[in-house]
Order: sequence, then structure tokens, then C-alpha cells
Amino acid sequence: MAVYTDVAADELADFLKPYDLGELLSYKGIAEGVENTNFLLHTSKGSFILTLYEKRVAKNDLPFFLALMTHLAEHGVTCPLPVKAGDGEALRELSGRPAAIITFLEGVWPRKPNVAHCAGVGEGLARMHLAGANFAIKRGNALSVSGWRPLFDAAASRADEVQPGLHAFLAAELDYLSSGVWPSNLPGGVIHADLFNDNVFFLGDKLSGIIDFTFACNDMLAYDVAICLNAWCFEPDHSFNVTKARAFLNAYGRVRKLSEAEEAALPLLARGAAIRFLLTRLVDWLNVPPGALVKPKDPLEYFRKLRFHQSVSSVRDYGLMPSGLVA
Ligand SMILES: Nc1ncnc2c1ncn2[C@@H]1O[C@H](COP(=O)(O)OP(=O)(O)O)[C@@H](O)[C@H]1O
Ligand SMILES: N[C@@H](CCOP(=O)(O)O)C(=O)O
Repeated sequence: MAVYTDVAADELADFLKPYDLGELLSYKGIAEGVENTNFLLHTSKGSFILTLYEKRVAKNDLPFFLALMTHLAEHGVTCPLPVKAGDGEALRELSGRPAAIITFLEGVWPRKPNVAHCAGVGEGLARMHLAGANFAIKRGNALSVSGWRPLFDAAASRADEVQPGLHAFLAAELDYLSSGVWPSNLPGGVIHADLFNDNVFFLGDKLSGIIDFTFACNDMLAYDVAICLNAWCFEPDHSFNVTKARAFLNAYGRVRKLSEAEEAALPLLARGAAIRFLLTRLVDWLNVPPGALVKPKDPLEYFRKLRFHQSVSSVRDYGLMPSGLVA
């Protein structure tokens, strides 16, 4: 459950005054997510999500996220829309935090993603990449290679408390990934950067919307593909499911074909994606704020995924025939 900042009823009532949302009927903290504080609001005009942006979100980046949702929605991606107050502003402040209200999206996120969900997310991700192509605002990826070292430094001294040997393992992997091997010339654009199953809604097996753009940024499109391989294509026992990966990659490729260079880079990008989530989870695991209603996510899940990607030599291991070869 992620509620880092409590909001009193009278504070919320004051905050809502400049909006045209009718009467507030109820509100409750949302029992999911780890990054921000989210409340579900029921008003006489419908349901809305109120987000108070917390630790990893820079206030200056919020206009990027809010404008991106509007841009994507205008280009055919089903995602929440920012709700503006009477003064035309969607971004305001509540309980000392930047805060925004967004529209409520119908659907549920899949607790046990199946092959059809993986295909749906492949297609949805590729459509999002195409829809983001002409988005004018830029935001660098603060959690790419140069952002990993500070996370490691923040957790290094206690990493072995989580698993003996983790410190040395992370240090070696970081040294490798920062030794000049990280790709720099792959096609870029707007990436979601956190398209996990709790951020993709489905109605049955059909994708009904994408939420949570608070890590969205400009980076290599194939890095987003690598994040999804990590998030969608492993089983609860941490084994890799090549059938899901093939379904995901083929569905992505039907909308936006990966270049040979992108395919060749996927194992490395998947290692990078795995260490990025391993590190943020490790920092969060070791630093749960007192009193916060949050269930930190298991960093070791990403240790195991990273070990798998270290053993991968080609995109074939992800179920895809390299495009340079004839099947
Ligand atoms: N626009 C929305 N419509 C419906 N539910 C939402 C919406 N935004 C967030 N939620 C709910 O809130 C949960 C946490 O939101 P999320 O944005 O993932 O949190 P965080 O900001 O911590 O990353 C989601 O899993 C979902 O259940
Ligand atoms: N997806 C990240 C955590 C942040 O995502 P949230 O949407 O659950 O707040 C992870 O799994 O480490």
C-alpha cells in the first residue's frame, strides 16, 4: 500500500474547491504502488485518482508527465487525462507535495499475466512508442546508467544483509555496464520506463489502458522493450517463459519492427533494466519510511532475472529469430 502522505478530509475539501468535480462522496488511500501517494476519489461527477508526488519525482518533471498523458490520449493511447482546476492548472500542491488529479481508467491489471496479456502489452507498447514520436517536451532518463551508481552507493554498505555476496555482484555488473558497452545509437523516443503489469489495465484479455507515467522519459525505445521482458516474461518461480517473450516481441514487432541493432542489443538492455529495478528495490527495501503504508518489492526477484540475462547470448534466447537470419 502506498500512502506516504496523509490528507485530512478538510484539507482535501479545500483542495477540491477550484475543480468542477461536484461533491466529494468518499476518498481512500490506494493499496497498490510504491512510488507515490494515491487516493481514489468518488465525487458526484464520477471517480478520479489524486496523486501526491513523492521521493523520486522531481517537481520540474511533472509538466512533462501531465502533457505526455494528454499527447498520448490525443494520439490514440488510452491513458488517464489530467483534470484542470478552474484556473486551467492541473498541477497544484496538497499537504506540502505537488499534486494532480487524473481521470479514472476502467479495467484491471492482470495479477497472473498470460500469453495473451503479453501479446497485448507488446502491441500496446509499440503503439505508445509510435504515438510519442512527435511529443515536443524532452526529459532525460534519470535512472539510466549514470543514475545507477548513486543508487548502488546508497545501498552498498547494507547490500549483503539482503543476500551475502550481493555487494560484489552489483559492483561487478555496474562496472561492466558502465565500461562503454551500453548502446548509444539505437532509435530513441518517449518510453514509459515502468510498464509493469500493475500499470497496464485489461478488460478480459484486451488491453484497456496504460497508467503511471512518472518514470516516462526520452531514451532508447528498445530499453522499454527490455523492461517489459523483465516485467512480463518471468514466472512467479523466476523462470523465464520464452512463450510469453515470443508473444510479446512478435506483437511489438507487428506494430514497430525492431532493427537488427536493437535485437542484438536486447540481452544487454535487459541486464540494464534488471539492475535498474534491482537497485531501486534494494534502496527502498532498506529505507522504508517509518509510518508509511507501503509494501516494498523484493529486490532479489531482479537479482535472479539479472542472472538469467547474463546467460543470454542472443535474442533467440528470448524466442525471436534474429531478423538478419532466414527462419
Ligand atoms: N487513472 C487510474 N485509473 C484507475 N486506477 C488507477 C489510476 N491510476 C492509478 N490507479 C490505481 O492506483 C494504483 C497505484 O498507481 P500507480 O500510478 O502505479 O502508483 P505509483 O504512483 O506509486 O507508481 C494502480 O495500481 C491502480 O490500481
Ligand atoms: N515497477 C517498479 C516499482 C514502481 O512502480 P509502481 O507502479 O508499483 O509504483 C518495481 O516493480 O520495482
